[in-house]
Amino acid sequence: MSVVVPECCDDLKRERGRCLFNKEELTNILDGGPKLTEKRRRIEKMLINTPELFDDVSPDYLSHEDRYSNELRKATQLMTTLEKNGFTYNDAVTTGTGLWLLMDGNPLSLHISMFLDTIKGQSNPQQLQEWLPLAEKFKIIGTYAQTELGHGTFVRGLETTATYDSTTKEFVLHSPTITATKWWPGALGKTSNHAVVMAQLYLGGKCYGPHIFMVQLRDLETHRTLPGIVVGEIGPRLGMNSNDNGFLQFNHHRIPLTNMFMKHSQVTEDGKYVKPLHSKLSYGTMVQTRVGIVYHASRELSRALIIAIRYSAVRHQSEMVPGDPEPQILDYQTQQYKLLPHLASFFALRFSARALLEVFIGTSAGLGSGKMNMLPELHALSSGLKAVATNDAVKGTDICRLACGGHGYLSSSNLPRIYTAIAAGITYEGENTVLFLQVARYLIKSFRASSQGQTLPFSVSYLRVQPPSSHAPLMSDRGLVDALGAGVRWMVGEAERRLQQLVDSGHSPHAAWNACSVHLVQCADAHTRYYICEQFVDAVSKLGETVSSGVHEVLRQLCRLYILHRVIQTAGILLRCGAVDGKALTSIEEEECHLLATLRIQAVSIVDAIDIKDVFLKSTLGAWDGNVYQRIYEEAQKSPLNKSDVTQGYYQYLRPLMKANL
Ligand SMILES: CCCCC/C=C\C/C=C\C/C=C\CC/C=C/C(=O)SCCNC(=O)CCNC(=O)[C@H](O)C(C)(C)COP(=O)(O)OP(=O)(O)OC[C@H]1O[C@@H](n2cnc3c(N)ncnc32)[C@H](O)[C@@H]1OP(=O)(O)O
Ligand SMILES: Cc1cc2nc3c(=O)[nH]c(=O)nc-3n(C[C@H](O)[C@H](O)[C@H](O)COP(=O)(O)OP(=O)(O)OC[C@H]3O[C@@H](n4cnc5c(N)ncnc54)[C@H](O)[C@@H]3O)c2cc1C
Repeated sequence: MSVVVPECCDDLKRERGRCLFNKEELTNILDGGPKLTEKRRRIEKMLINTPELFDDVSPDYLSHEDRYSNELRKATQLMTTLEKNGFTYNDAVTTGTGLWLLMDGNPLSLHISMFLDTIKGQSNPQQLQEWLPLAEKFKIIGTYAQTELGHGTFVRGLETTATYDSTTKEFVLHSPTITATKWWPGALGKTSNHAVVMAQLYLGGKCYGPHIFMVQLRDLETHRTLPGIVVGEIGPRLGMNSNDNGFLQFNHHRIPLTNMFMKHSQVTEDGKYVKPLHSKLSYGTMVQTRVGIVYHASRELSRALIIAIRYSAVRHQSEMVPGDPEPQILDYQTQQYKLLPHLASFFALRFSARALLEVFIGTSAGLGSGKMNMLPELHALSSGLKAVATNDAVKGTDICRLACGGHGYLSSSNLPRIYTAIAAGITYEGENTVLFLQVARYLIKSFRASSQGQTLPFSVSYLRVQPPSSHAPLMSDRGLVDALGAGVRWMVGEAERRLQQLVDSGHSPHAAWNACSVHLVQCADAHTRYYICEQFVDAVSKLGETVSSGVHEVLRQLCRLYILHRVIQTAGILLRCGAVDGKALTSIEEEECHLLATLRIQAVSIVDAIDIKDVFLKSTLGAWDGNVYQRIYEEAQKSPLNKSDVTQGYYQYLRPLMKANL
């Protein structure tokens, strides 16, 4: 398949003609620099030149089994294509190409993310030497098997046991109840022959909590399930049905002592336990994946935005002025209000994902030299950002679908598939409410620490009891972000006051926590969004000195829109704490509407700069050329029901009904 850039329709030509900034420069910023753009494009070109990676028939028309096989065919082809051309899977993960864009659940994605990451992050040197080359070369294929039928969120409540038998120097893995059945892991059902398994470690009758074990599930020659193991697929789901999410039970299954991941905690041959430096180090793969999900969510949101914004420039509907030609629906202010704040969110998330990655890299480097002090901050930031990014991507993607009217409901728009895939992100890798409650715990702890005069880590330093007063004018970006910060400080202070009041009136701290948890989740959400605003303002101001004025202006406008929108969403809190007044809010609302009209002019060019090619968008509505109606019509012709004029169903059911004497 070669990349032919088709001539675009007149509407899109006109839109693109209004572009006042250098698109390539904006693309480079989004990629993280020209070198990364170039690398991404090299990978994409290679993928585009591999026709086997593209579906001839939509997965919707395949049986469950064929759909899985087809996805496995593409996934294996993708891996060999990357390998042959000198790229690593990590290149494809970090540039966002191929892995998810091409796929409908990719049965090898857990292998190249959580399985490999666990091997890299949890192995001692011997284990690393043994397992990493095998996994990197796909000699063993694995997944991350943690969640059980009975417990996903509460990792400490997992029931699978790993009991050490010092006589044979083995662990005995067992699923004592039906609820101990591992349930959900991607690629567990039929693809994986290994899994990293989270199980309760038992030594001499004492439980030491969840630990991770490398477990072979299937024979490496026959792929048959090993004795003592039951494994299968869990059946259809809301989305990503080309994957084989699975279940797994152990019946006193034995593995060697050396199969417990021993980088952080160890078990000696005689059954002694060596504690890790921090009790949550074994949760490291989850933290790393949450970091990746922030980027992934922003990418999926951007695909939906490209589709909806291009379509909105091509679609004409109704009369704005009686008798005038039907306008592009993007001219309606309500349509701009649906889409453009989400476009701003995409940029905000992209910059925040990058900032989070830096925290992750810095913290990981610290862990290497035994420094654990950044771990709580990383946990809070990655939890909050994963939750906000997936919540916003899901909401934004659905709004994009709605903004495309009826055609957004077509599978061929690709919006349903993007939506159902990212919708899982709210639940997997830590359910969002639960993650927000982890953030809230950090906020309350920090607030209390500050009252006792302690210095706070950077992401929460604005919560200190006596913050310096903001000198920035309220209506400046900085002034409004400071107002948002004041709002969060007020919310957290209020939550702390309510918690204390409940405890003082006789409630246990845990009961008080639950009684305040709606408010606590709001605190965590507001804190994370304040952090995102800070990252966005920071990134734009840093870029200011290095980019052309056109690009800077677009970024400044998007950042402004993000902040204004956030202030309006938080109006109630900001009024209550006196950070803004009614007059300021009125002018903010007016400015937002004005900004929508300004950004509308270059909206198509902005989404063009995100630079996702048609073959990855896979949408009849969002293609570069805007040839929407022809594409929709052609896709419909591929329906198997259109293979014959009269279907079997007519003879089997309709005709007998019509002939019956009712
Ligand atoms: C960068 C590259 C990445 C590559 C990937 C790229 C993209 C990804 C795209 C798509 C994803 C693809 C596939 C995803 C497939 C999905 C997989 C899964 O879903 S795997 C299963 C995930 N499961 C979870 O996330 C479970 C969530 N639950 C938990 O994490 C814990 O149970 C919970 C809720 C944190 C509670 O833990 P618990 O042990 O009970 O602790 P406490 O609540 O008692 O808290 C005690 C203290 O520990 C702190 N804590 C907790 N977790 C951590 C942590 N991870 N790190 C540091 N600290 C932690 C907690 O804050 C408490 O501290 P204090 O006592 O308050 O000081
Ligand atoms: C598509 C998909 C792929 C997945 N892939 C994997 C995988 O590869 N490996 C793997 O191990 N797992 C995987 N999972 C499982 C996933 O990690 C869990 O579903 C997730 O952690 C949520 O746990 P749960 O299902 O037990 O939900 P629950 O915890 O039962 O959540 C149900 C409700 O209870 C609420 N709740 C729970 N605890 C609390 C609390 N403490 N406070 C307040 N409210 C609470 C939640 O907010 C939610 O509203 C996958 C899941 C999906 C959907």
